[in-house]
Amino acid sequence: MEEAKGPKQKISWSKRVLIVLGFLFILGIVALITVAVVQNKHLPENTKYGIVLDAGSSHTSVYVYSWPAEKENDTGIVQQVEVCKVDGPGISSYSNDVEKAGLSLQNCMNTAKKVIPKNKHKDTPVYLGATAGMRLLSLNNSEIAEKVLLSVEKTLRLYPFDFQSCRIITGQEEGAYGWISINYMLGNFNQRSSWMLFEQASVTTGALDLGGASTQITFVPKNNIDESPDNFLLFRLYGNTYNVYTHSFLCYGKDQALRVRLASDIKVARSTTLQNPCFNVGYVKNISADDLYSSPCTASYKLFLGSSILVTGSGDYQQCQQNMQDMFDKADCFYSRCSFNGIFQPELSGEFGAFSAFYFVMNFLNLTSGSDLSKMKETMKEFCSTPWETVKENFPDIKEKYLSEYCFSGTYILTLLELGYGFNSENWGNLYFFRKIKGSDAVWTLGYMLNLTNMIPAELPLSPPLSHASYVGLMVLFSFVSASVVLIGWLYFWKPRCLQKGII
Ligand SMILES: Nc1ncnc2c1ncn2[C@@H]1O[C@H](COP(=O)(O)OP(=O)(O)O)[C@@H](O)[C@H]1O
Ligand SMILES: [Ca+2]
Repeated sequence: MEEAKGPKQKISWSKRVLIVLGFLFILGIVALITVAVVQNKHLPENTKYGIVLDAGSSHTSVYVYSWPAEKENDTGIVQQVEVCKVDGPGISSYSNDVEKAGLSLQNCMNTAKKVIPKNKHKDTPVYLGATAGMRLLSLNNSEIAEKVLLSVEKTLRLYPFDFQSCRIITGQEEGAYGWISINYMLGNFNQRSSWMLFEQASVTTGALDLGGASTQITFVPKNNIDESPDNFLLFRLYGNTYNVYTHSFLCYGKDQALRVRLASDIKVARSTTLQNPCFNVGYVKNISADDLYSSPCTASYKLFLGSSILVTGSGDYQQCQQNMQDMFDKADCFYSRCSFNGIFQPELSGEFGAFSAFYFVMNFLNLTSGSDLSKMKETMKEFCSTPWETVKENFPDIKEKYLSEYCFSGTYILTLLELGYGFNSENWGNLYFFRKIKGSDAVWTLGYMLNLTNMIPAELPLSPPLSHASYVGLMVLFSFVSASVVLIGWLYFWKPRCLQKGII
């Protein structure tokens, strides 16, 4: 039986065009999505590097920072990728053998060479900033200080990096760059306050840095102040203006402060044997008078040159604190308010981050978090009165130099903060002791590099740039919408007219 053959169904022209258009439309979308997916691979990130050497009074550290080149002007983008502690003392201790100052940096510079990819070496800037140890050496003998700097520069120039500078930074710079570093890392410059009708600078954290030879206090005071302009620096960062108060006290780092204390006590006692309440009972130390008086901080106390001085500890926190109070002279203030020694200081305001030796000492004493002023005093009392033999037994892994000085250093920090700067039981809670912020050390070097590489813009970019992914996504969306509009237009407007006119 033959299969009945119906009339051959004819596909109309309009349907054919529609099918072809639909096919092309789907093909277009598939092509666009494919492009979007393929193109949305992260472009190989162009990472930049920078090296800053912190030539401190007690030692030098080499910091290696890195950041994605295309986000250079964002805040919080620079990361510390390496820190290398140079063996031996700070560069200012090489005044008798200046060549060794440069040589001492070699190990850490070799480490930096390994950490930074070879193809980036020649574009990596290197900066060395020397702080209070070199400031003191320069005061003592500027020619030798110059030679030490030349020696380190010679070494740094031997490396394949882009050597930029090697200099002694001022105490103001040290304070200001420390403040920029911590606020950059904390993301405090992020706030887009310029969106408001009136401009209001974002809230920042004050910076307290304690070194071996100097100490810095830097913060934005509550009110605009027109006293002591030397203590103020004006910064325009990410569209905000900051009027920053800063002061650096030379000779008030904890190592120089101890020297001053001993030299002053020896002068009063007029003896080469000294009982000192800031060392634990049973602690005995011989110090060379020549060495003690070699610093400009102690030069005015010179006595018993050529002899050796015997110091024994009596472990009495209260006496230790009383003894050091005369280092903070509260008289003779020619401003509306002073910290000490006639230096202007506005009222403390906001939160403060205390780092470097503030952290090391407070960390050892277990006082970095959740402790108040009275707990700190209790802890100091207890620690100072512990016999030296017991202290050594309890902390066998801690360097004897640090361990023997924690009673002095803790008491000194307490006196500096309370008597010197004016912290008290009410605002103690605004004080935070830390070593690192989001993986990077709290140290002035980051702020120094950000400034020298012009990485902090004065103004906010007008509009944030579009990321690659958003760009591709928007392109797909735009094409999809355009294609749909064309299709709908054809179906509802052009097609009926064509049919009417018998074109299809
Ligand atoms: N673990 C630690 N315990 C106590 N003090 C420390 C520790 N590590 C470093 N320090 C001290 O921190 C201080 C760092 O000062 P430094 O940066 O070298 O000097 P400056 O900033 O005055 O040029 C020194 O007094 C050093 O002895
Ligand atoms: Ca320092």
